[in-house]
Amino acid sequence: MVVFSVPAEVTVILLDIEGTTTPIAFVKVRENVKEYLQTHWEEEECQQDVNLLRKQAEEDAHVDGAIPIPAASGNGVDELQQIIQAVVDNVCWQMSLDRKTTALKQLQGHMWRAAFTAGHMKAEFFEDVVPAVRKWREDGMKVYIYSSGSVEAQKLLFGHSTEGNILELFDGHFDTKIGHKVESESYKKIANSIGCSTNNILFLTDITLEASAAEEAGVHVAVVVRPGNAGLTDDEKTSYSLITSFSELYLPSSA
Ligand SMILES: CSCCC(=O)C(=O)COP(=O)(O)O
Ligand SMILES: [Mg+2]
Repeated sequence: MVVFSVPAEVTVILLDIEGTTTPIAFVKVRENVKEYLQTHWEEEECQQDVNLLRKQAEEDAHVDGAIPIPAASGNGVDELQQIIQAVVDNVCWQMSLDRKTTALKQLQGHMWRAAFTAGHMKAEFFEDVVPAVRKWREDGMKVYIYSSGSVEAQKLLFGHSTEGNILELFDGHFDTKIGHKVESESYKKIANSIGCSTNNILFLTDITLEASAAEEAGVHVAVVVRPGNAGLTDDEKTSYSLITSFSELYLPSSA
């Protein structure tokens, strides 16, 4: 069943990850935070992640419900466990608000790297995703990723999936180094970096604020509705083209 006819000028499909290719619950990896911190606490990289989270917590001090992360005073095991618990609570609080802070994404990226490389975890995609991407490529489309997750984390995800290493299906990756996903300038920079016009791009995302920023830049958009995603208002439902599966896209070039 076709619900979105892709305009003929589109040559690039730009994909969001969380809520679009991959279930939100998979990205959050909430259950493993404490165990990860306890195992990696002494490592330089983990300490850098905690320091960044502490700095973010200081910036968030005025935000309702924010969880502070105390600094260590060297007061033994009990204090260490209290700090670890504060980090866990802070991370869970950020995840509950689906925040995209560098501090949170950096820790998540490192947790993923540990889990993927140890073979403890494989990335999951909605079942229509990989067949559709293969088909789009056969039809001559270029396919890129634009996610709040770092490019390093994106490559881990697509490199260690239930479908194997599928990195070759993508022509490139963008993260918030190019700009935030809710800012229209980011989409102009992406078009520039790919070497196309913004109207050659179709962006698929679950977040209407991102869709709106992309549209403002002249990018075509469809909002992806998946199980587990945040609900849309009636207004959002009428303002955007909605799809529930990539198979609902019709490419004129595939006719
Ligand atoms: C490798 S991607 C990590 C996903 C992530 O942490 C995230 O917040 C994704 O958000 P988006 O919806 O921008 O893909
Ligand atoms: Mg998303």
